[in-house]
Amino acid sequence: MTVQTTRVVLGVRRPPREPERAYEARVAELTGLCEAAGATVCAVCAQTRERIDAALYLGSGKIDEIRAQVAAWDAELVIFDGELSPAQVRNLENRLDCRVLDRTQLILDIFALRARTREGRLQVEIAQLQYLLPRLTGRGVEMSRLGGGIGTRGPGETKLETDRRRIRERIDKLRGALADVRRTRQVQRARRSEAVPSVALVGYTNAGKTTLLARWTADRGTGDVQTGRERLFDTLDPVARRVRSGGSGEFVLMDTVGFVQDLPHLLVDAFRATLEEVLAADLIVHVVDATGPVETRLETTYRVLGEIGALDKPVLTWFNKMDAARWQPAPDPHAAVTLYGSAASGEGVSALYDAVDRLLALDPVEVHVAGPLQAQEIWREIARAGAVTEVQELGPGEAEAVVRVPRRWADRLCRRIRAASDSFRVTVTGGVLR
Ligand SMILES: Nc1nc2c(ncn2[C@@H]2O[C@H](COP(=O)(O)OP(=O)(O)OP(=O)(O)O)[C@@H](O)[C@H]2O)c(=O)[nH]1
Ligand SMILES: [Mg+2]
Repeated sequence: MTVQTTRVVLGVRRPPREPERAYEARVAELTGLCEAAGATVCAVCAQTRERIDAALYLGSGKIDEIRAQVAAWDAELVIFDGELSPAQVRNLENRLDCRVLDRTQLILDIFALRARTREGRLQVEIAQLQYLLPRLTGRGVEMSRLGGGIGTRGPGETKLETDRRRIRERIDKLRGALADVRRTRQVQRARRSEAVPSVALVGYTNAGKTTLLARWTADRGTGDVQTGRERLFDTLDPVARRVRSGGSGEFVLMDTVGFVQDLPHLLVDAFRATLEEVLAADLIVHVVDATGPVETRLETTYRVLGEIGALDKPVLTWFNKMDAARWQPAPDPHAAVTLYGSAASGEGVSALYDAVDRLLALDPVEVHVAGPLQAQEIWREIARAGAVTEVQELGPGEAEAVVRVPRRWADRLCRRIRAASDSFRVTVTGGVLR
């Protein structure tokens, strides 16, 4: 992937009573978003003001300052932390003599760059077109002057030059294609969930979800997964991996797209399918960067989970990056279990694996079975269910065996044995209660 480095000046409005820490987190996030899109932030121009200026977003004097910064750094782009109206973009581009983007366009651009699956690409294109549609009047034709680089990926210039009707038709067509892709995906998901439970890794962007998934699969799974690049939004489409539990069961571990504060509504809609995976999960592992502003991020995650109707799922909160954290955050009150560690160093991960096994009822229990040897079909079923650890002859034609199975499946095994024959005796021991 070729990433162009674009020089950027940021324009930020500070509401008068915004705490210093919240402001800093906002600028850090915007800077991270720029980096994720392959841009470098040269200067940040902030202005404290109550209201947004109808014509220029910020005050006229501040815009002059931004213009000076653009000249000083030879910047190619000015990005405003907010949503700009089409008129504001027009006025600002005239005043600054430079391309202007808002936060939504920046995020759309990153999504366009990262989308890997067909579904992801369709979603991004729909969101981009929806964003463009109301902005195409008047200055629409001038869109063609936007050269390569950030803010121009996705629907190509030729598409931008078409009229609104053709864009609407295109959106309809994309929606149809997306519906097809989703149907197929639901079938696949239903097939998968019959057999194995699933866990969704969710959390704020850059928390370390993909790094954790990579470690988990290296320790307990098969297959590979990309990670380790310092980019926000590195994961746009859910990635699912099969992982073994410490018992003899397995489950599906899913990566998801990271949340951001104030994700533009257009994007929440467009990326619902990646979050739909969360709805199919038996357990949510909430990954939180322990070095960041923990409280606001917990809030963001639970708000988004609420929006998609996933708040009833059991949650395990994993405070990540403890290798770099200066203190240990308090346990998450929403979570069934809170654990601390580092996906990068591996500290604490085995406690995490064990806790997930327990919450999924995949921790091993021992099923003791005694019955007639001649019931071969039943003994074969027992052998298939798990690892047989002890076999012993009880008397003539009778045997006893111990089989280790995930707790989740123990009940079903017992029921099947009892239903098949009443000369079998079955008891379950071991397992850790939740
Ligand atoms: N110090 C430290 N850094 C970590 C740890 N885990 C992940 N990182 C780093 O944090 C950055 C983000 O990690 P990712 O795994 O890509 O984060 P993510 O949650 O998947 O991010 P999105 O896909 O954007 O939502 C990378 O640079 C990782 O190397 C950790 O335990 N400690
Ligand atoms: Mg990721």
